[in-house]
Amino acid sequence: MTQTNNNMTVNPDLAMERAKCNFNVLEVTHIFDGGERNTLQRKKIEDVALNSGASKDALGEEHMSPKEKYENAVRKSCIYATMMKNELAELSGLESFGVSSPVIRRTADAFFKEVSPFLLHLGMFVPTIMGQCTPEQQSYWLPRALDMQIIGTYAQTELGHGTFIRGLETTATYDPETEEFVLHSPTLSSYKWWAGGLGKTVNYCIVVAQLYTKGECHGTHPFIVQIRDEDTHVPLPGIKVGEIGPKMGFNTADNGFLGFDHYRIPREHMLMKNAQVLKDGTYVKVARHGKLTYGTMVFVRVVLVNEVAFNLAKASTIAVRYSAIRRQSKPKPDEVEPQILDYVTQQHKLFIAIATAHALQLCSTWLWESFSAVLAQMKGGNTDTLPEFHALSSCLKAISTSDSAHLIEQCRHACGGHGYMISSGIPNLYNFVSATRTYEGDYTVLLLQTARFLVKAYEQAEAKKPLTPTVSYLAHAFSGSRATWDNSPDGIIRSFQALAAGKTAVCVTNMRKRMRAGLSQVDAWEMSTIQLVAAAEAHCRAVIADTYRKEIVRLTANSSPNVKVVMDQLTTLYLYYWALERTGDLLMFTSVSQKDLVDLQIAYEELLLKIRPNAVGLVDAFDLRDELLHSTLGSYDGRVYERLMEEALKSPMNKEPVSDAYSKYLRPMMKGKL
Ligand SMILES: CCCCC/C=C/C(=O)SCCNC(=O)CCNC(=O)[C@H](O)C(C)(C)COP(=O)(O)OP(=O)(O)OC[C@H]1O[C@@H](n2cnc3c(N)ncnc32)[C@H](O)[C@@H]1OP(=O)(O)O
Ligand SMILES: Cc1cc2nc3c(=O)[nH]c(=O)nc-3n(C[C@H](O)[C@H](O)[C@H](O)COP(=O)(O)OP(=O)(O)OC[C@H]3O[C@@H](n4cnc5c(N)ncnc54)[C@H](O)[C@@H]3O)c2cc1C
Repeated sequence: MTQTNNNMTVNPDLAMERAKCNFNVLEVTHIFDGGERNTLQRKKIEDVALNSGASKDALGEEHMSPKEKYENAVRKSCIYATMMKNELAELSGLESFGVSSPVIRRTADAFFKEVSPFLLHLGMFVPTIMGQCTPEQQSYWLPRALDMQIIGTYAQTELGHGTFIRGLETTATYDPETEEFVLHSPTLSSYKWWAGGLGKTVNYCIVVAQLYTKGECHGTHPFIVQIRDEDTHVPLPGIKVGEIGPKMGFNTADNGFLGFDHYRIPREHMLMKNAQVLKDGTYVKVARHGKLTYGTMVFVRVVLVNEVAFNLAKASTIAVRYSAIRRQSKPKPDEVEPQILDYVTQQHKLFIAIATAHALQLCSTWLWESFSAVLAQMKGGNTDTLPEFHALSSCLKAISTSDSAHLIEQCRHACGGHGYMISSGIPNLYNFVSATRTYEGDYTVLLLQTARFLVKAYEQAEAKKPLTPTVSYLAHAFSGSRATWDNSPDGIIRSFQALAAGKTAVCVTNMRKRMRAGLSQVDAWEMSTIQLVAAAEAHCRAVIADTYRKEIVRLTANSSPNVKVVMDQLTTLYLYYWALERTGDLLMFTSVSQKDLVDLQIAYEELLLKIRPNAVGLVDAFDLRDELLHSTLGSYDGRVYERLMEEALKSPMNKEPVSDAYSKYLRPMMKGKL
């Protein structure tokens, strides 16, 4: 481990845990990183970025005012961006740092307890230029954006509409006289709202607006728009821009609002890869698929699966290490108080978090590879695989963000009162990840997109037509008998598929019934949406379980025996956990009996005990440096109580022995003089 420092005093309970771990921790780190080469490269990047101490703050961010917090985040963003240009891009093997690698993205977390105001620049502005511009447009904008000569964001959502993109109200009306688009915000609800960095940081943004030319509306299209002077940073005439105020998290991201008053931009500032407006105002559609302008969102959904896996790994590292040093209660009067990690209920809370971090990490790599294949096909003009990929990325984004937020909160519960401290690191992780469930497509809305695809696939299976890979299991949905329960990993995965198929079948049957009873197709769909969301969730869980299992079997083929065992235990735990969470569904759609479920519960509890001795080793294998964890409870050395006290003493409230509030309010009240 990088962090093993000969001079470091490690809490004796943590030292004991590490001594009893029976597998090679580094081998598991390699599996999580996607290979030894990636681990070595990651460590090099982390060493360069973090060893100088530039990521540290003299005063904790949590003690700063909102303005100080923002300015400090900009200061560090500039340091990090300069590091990326000068050193990190080359180390990461990227041609330029703009093609942001997950490692670089993750290393940045050491600099920010919340997020960087530049998050949207590299996260969406640059990817939109890469995905939505013609080659000529790219050659103009990309070098300036990558060199940070301009800083941008992605302004799509408005006060009145986020989910329903077609309902956006901002207009971009083409004027052939001047060869310009006129951007306008006709209503209050048309004001752009939410874009990260928009409030104070950026001088450019991608604006998504309804395109009008020759008196006709052609729907939403992206434009690149300068909003602030490149020298003075003052908002340009016709632009009304500001910051939207305090939020649950993201408080260093200066999310902003933006309105236009007949603001003119050159025609060439429409991003013209998928559609064009000629000089005379003629509209030309280039793309073969109508939804290619949504490409940046699909990209970010893919990235988010990886992002939340990483944050869940952080939370489980904090909670497991803390649970190893924390001793509480005395179930056996003659023995010392046990480590709270010895309580089976604690293991139930935490080991699923470790397993889920692995499951999502491996699924994210698989999803990224599928995405690359879809992009390669689309380059050749073939968009056939896009609908399946949209369905897949939508449900994986929804379930991964939702499960991670839930499990991070569970990690906080597992840390008792101390988990509630900002210094534990968990509240910031939760605030960040809970936003991912909403942004880039709300949970329910995205699952309903997957459900659309599932219903169509079900109808194809019914008509004995070929099915795409992720829904091929639907072919077995018409056997007429319930799926046979079998508690082997493959058997459980087959049951999860049977459950998704069964739920989809129920939706289709109910919708048909409702339509026969006179409801329109739209109303019959609406009445079935609770079940459609459940069907899409079940489908996604089957995909995750199947991918996780297959990937672990593949990746551990040459691992040492104990690594194979512990990785197998984690995947099995994941399968048992979700089977036990869905007993009602299994009883409905498979042959499982009450006895099978009682046996499964016992097998699950025994598995927790088998994993217990390796729990600290498993979180050490995530190899998260203390700088990334920002946690009093989760540091490698386990000096939890010392760190809690050190942090408490840093509180500005402890600067003077008597608060001013005493003479102003307390004393007058207590002396009856208020
Ligand atoms: C770096 C990280 C920081 C990020 C910070 C946060 C940034 C943001 O949040 S940016 C804003 C993100 N906003 C969203 O994600 C909005 C979510 N809404 C949507 O994506 C869409 O509006 C929709 C998918 C919910 C609906 O789109 P709509 O145009 O109304 O389409 P229909 O429902 O009518 O569907 C027609 C047809 O098209 C398919 N489809 C929809 N989206 C895509 C897509 N991206 N790719 C491929 N296909 C797509 C849809 O499934 C329908 O197919 P059929 O069923 O075959 O008709
Ligand atoms: C921290 C943060 C950062 C963000 N950053 C950006 C950014 O940089 N750029 C940007 O453009 N946007 C950004 N957003 C906006 C974000 O993309 C939207 O908030 C998100 O897409 C959800 O849309 P909404 O707010 O309109 O929610 P709504 O659609 O109003 O959702 C409210 C409720 O209605 C339900 N609902 C809505 N439509 C349907 C439907 N058809 N069927 C069933 N239920 C439905 C939802 O499930 C939800 O329960 C950000 C948001 C957050 C929280």
